[in-house]
Amino acid sequence: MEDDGILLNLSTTPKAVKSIVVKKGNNRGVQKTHRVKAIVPQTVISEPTEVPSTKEEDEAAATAASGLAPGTKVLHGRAQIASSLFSSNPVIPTTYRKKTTNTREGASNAPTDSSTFTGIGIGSDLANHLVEKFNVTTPTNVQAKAIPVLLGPASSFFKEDVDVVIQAETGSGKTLTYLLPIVNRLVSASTAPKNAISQHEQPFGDRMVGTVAIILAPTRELAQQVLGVLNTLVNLPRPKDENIRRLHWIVPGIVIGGDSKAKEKARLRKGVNVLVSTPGRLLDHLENTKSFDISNLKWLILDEADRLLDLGFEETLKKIMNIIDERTKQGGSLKYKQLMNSKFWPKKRQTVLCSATLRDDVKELAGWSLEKPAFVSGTDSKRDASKFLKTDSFKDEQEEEMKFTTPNQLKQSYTIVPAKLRLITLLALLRSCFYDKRQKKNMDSKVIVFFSCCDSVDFHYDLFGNAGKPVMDEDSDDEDDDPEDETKVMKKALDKIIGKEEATKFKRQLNGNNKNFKSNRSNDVALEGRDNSKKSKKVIEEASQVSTLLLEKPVFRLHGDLNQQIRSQTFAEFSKTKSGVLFCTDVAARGLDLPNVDRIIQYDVPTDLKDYVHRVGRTARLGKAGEALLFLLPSEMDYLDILKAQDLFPESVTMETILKNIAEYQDDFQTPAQDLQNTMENYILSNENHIMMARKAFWSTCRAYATHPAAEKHIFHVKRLHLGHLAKSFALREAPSNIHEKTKGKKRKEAKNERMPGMKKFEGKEKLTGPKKNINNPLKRNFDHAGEFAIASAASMSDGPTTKKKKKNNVKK
Ligand SMILES: Nc1ncnc2c1ncn2[C@@H]1O[C@H](COP(=O)(O)OP(=O)(O)OP(=O)(O)O)[C@@H](O)[C@H]1O
Repeated sequence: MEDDGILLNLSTTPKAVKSIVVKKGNNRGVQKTHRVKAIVPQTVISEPTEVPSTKEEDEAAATAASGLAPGTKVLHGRAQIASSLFSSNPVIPTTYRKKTTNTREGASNAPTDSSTFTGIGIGSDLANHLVEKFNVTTPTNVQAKAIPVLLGPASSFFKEDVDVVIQAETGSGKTLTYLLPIVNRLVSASTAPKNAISQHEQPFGDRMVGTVAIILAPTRELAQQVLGVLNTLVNLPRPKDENIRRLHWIVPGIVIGGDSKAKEKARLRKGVNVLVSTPGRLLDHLENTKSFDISNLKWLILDEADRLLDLGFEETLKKIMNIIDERTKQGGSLKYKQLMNSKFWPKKRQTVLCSATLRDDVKELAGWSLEKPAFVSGTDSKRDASKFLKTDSFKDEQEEEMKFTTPNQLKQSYTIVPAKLRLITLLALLRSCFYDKRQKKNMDSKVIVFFSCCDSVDFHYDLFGNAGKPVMDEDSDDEDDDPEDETKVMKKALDKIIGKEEATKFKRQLNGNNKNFKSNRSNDVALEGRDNSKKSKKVIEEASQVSTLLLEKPVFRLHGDLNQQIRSQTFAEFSKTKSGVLFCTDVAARGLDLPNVDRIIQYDVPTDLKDYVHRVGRTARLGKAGEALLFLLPSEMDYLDILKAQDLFPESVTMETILKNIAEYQDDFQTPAQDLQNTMENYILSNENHIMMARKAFWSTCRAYATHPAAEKHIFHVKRLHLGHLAKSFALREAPSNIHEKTKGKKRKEAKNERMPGMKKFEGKEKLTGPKKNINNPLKRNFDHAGEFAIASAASMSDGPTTKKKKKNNVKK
């Protein structure tokens, strides 16, 4: 009996274990299909009861015509070969790197117990407000060091306000580090004794002063997060002291794109005093919004500076700095000059650069954007700010080699997994996060999985959100038979929004109940690719789907190619959820404060080492425990040396240990692993859109792989990937060589479109994005500007190592 194209039910009952046939050598042949069927006999298969459709007959005829073995499924013109998970895999090196443990002890980013906020210069009202609103009582190391410097000469040993570089571990409270001094100074300026008589003692409270502080953040999510903290901070209750008067005038605001420019302009015209922004939109307003008044600007904060650079904002930053310098040179009007003459206001603009990592490009940025900066490190006491009183002190610091630091209490590990087994190992790992095998009970956990590209995020979100769910009977397509009113309404809405024909296509894939309808609805829109029309985008409302594969836990996704509404919603909902998985690209790695994340999984190795630190930094925040696991292919083991050079020493976890989590009978994980893999493959094969999505994810992942820097090419080279095995990790049964066969003899462009269905619509998109480097390197040219944004929009792709020529090269090597 044919197993492809039939949905397998997930079996949860223990089964009799059959020994697994593992054939050595290349057994990727057609006959393999039968062997695989033999090793998963206990899978519950729903027998087809109907007479085969015309389509099935056509496919059978195509199989016969192609000369393939009888029983081989031909789907969409391609032979679908189910290969075994546990055969033909490369040997996993058993000699793991000698374990070298981190010698630092205790939580390194936890609040200190030796100082208080009032002790470092924060006003008592604001300090109390911190306790009430944020449950924050004592400063962290970096806060204790940096806040006095930023509070100005009155609180620090500096004679004047200085520019500052702040470097501290992820999750050490950098946002409050720069926001608290600004808010404290503004609040102090607006507070005065009620009986104050003289002019210079009067509290400041004029919104029309314009923008006095700008905070630049690399991503919209981060900007929104900063705004959230800022809004809470400025919302101080009335002063406890009845003899004190405080004026409420500080208006925080945000310009990040995604909202109408007209609305943003209107807000700026009314006066936004502390502005949070992303660079592109800020520059736009600086250049085009006449009413945007920055003549009294006193603070400029560059948050997540390394990320700003990675996203290609260097030129934008230069333009912003030039405009700011130009407009603030003269200072504001005489009226404000006088009003702002108190000790609370910096005498000149203060620029602050924050970064968890401080590499050469960040130092360069500090070199041209900051003036004689002080340097504050949250991790190394020897680099104290006092050292930077000297003018060339920052230059001295540049000579020092900086290593990455991660929180002490973060448990870091890695696992070596052959390409074929990646998907099932990920599934097993995620299941283990939600099910305690020993205690035999479900548990809550919050997990983030990092991928290298948007397409891969979409694919996994769809797969984990929908595979394993029962499929709706074709007959139930009839709306009148549907007992649930809500479902009917949704279906009708779908008809209206995307047209009857498309909607019918979608509905065929819908499950028979409301819950599944909802999850599939958002998913099916995702299947249409991210280039959806505005109309169909309206359909995306769900920020999560319930995953049957993951024990009914919600799965979320976040990447830079989703529309802003869904990004914000996902961020908010994943922040709130107690349990679930977030699939994301590095858009979620930097700066985002997603509370109580227990585990980070780096499914794809980051192409930039800095991202390793930022990704793992989403857990183990503020002294809490956290775990991070890195997936490596057997050919990628040398990456451990790169980590080691940065004093990062993850410990080994074997793949078997992870896979045992899905063993239903003693330690036999191979049978359930094969069952689950089949379930996922059958889900993909059940629909052309699913296959397209898997292929796109596969190719985008290959392209992202090609963007590892030259220094890592000996480890990460596309030529070293076994594409057939990698395809298996996208639940695909087609070998890439098939793709090549199909395209042989066709014109290059035609062939490319065929290999990359759905890619055509992205063509030309790169013209719209940022500056290009490496234009002669087709693999790299789309990745130079904007991280995952570029990966998603990559229009051109090399033939990949599936062409004969490249295959030859492969063999030679
Ligand atoms: N002193 C403190 N005590 C307790 N919690 C704090 C303290 N300071 C900040 N926090 C909380 O810690 C969390 C992390 O803060 P924040 O996002 O600013 O860290 P970060 O250093 O910017 O991290 P990353 O580098 O990952 O962006 C926030 O929820 C914040 O409210």
